[in-house]
Amino acid sequence: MPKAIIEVADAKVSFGAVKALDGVTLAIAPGECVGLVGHNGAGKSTIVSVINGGLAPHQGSIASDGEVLARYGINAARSRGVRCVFQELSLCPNLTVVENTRILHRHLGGLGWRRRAKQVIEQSLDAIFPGHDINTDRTVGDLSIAERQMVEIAMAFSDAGIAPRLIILDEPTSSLDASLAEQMLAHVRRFVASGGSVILISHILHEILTTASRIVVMKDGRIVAERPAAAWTEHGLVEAMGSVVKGEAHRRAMRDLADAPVAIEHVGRGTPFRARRGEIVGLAGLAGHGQTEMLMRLHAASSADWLPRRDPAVTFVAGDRRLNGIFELWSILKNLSVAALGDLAQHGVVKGDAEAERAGEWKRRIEIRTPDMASHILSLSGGNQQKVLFARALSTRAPVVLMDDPMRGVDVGTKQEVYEIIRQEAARGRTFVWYSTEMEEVCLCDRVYVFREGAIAAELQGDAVTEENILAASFAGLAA
Ligand SMILES: Nc1ncnc2c1ncn2[C@@H]1O[C@H](COP(=O)(O)OP(=O)(O)OP(=O)(O)O)[C@@H](O)[C@H]1O
Repeated sequence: MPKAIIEVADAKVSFGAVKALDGVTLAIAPGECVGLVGHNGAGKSTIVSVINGGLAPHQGSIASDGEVLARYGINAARSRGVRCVFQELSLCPNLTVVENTRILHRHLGGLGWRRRAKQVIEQSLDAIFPGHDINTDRTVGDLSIAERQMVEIAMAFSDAGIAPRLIILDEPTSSLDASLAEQMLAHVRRFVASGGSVILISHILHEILTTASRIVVMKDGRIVAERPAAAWTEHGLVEAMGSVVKGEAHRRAMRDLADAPVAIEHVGRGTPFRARRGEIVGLAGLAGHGQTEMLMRLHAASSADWLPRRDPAVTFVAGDRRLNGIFELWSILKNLSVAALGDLAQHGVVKGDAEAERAGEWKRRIEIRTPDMASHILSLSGGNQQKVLFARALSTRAPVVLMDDPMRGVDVGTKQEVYEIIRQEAARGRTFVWYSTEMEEVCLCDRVYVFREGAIAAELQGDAVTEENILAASFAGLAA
């Protein structure tokens, strides 16, 4: 049996009253891909931080290649070939891709470093995402979230001296469309087949089932199950995570909304966009082909600014939560209520009990996991932050909800709750415009616009909303 690259034994980590890790033991051997799954707040990112050397456990030990390490930190992890792609992307936004590469690989310095760094990152991008068109001289802040995610992944796999041995991917495909995600997963399989190791965290269970060799399930800071991937089914994983399996998640209610009044529209180049009252309209296609821009245009056309109003015409759920979703210095409560202050105020003063009551309702409804809504928003796990953004939008009275891939990082159980809420709200007449990179979500929509090169390439409805039709329209612009 080869020695584990990293072995964490009985790790405990607490944040105040929250036991983020409650005695976790996990070893990763060379040549295996460990799938790590669990509900939002189960402790996945925390164990990743321990393995990556970013967080010292309050109790427990860490060993590498059979040697127990008295001191372990980010530098020790890096020198042992441990790399991590974080859920919250970590590149410097004001630097170019090449400059960011130079920061990661410190010894690339000296005369000609730009050329060397460019070669390193482009080689890795070409290997993982053949056919990509990312210009590595561009500033990272100007890239789309999908492109940034691709660069982060390529950076982790890049080799410039210290070869990567263990790569931790924390929800690496959350912003990638199906074809980019498949390219990345194929690369993971190749890397593992050549002796590398990967920890793959994802809420998209079929990715884990088709890529991991072993799957570990976490719940409330503990490992509750661990088996070879072949011994798991999607149903079994959901149950082990503590969620109820609901069969109707994939069902799309067939509704005829042709006579409903138009709630929001945009007429521009190509097919006009139109969404009717009570309709759930999906925006699909390859990532970065104009879906987010369409949402922004729809928002701008209905609201002159982004200020909260008592009767807003539209509300928006941001997908890039760190960039334009959460207020990082505010509490969970303030982040949730900010869009509906008009409803919660009397004579210009926000009523604290009404605000707390509404927040409490949403905390229960979509299970925002925190002991106290007055805690800082950054004390929440990524998926729980995303739930707050969703609750913020839905708690307004806006008749139109624009959603920019809003389920990034949300766990399976909560997604099912959210799908049900969307269906109920739509039945009451609310309109949803939903950009999603997940096929399962696109299939929940009444009607779907497929985007290609900034414009609508096809419109699909009813049984025509299939993965094959969406892919055909995404690549060739074929109308179904
Ligand atoms: N800096 C912090 N301060 C306070 N609590 C924290 C902090 N970081 C994490 N926690 C808490 O620790 C627990 C575990 O969080 P962690 O981010 O590891 O969950 P996760 O399994 O990665 O969830 P997700 O699927 O949403 O990413 C959560 O309850 C979270 O609220």
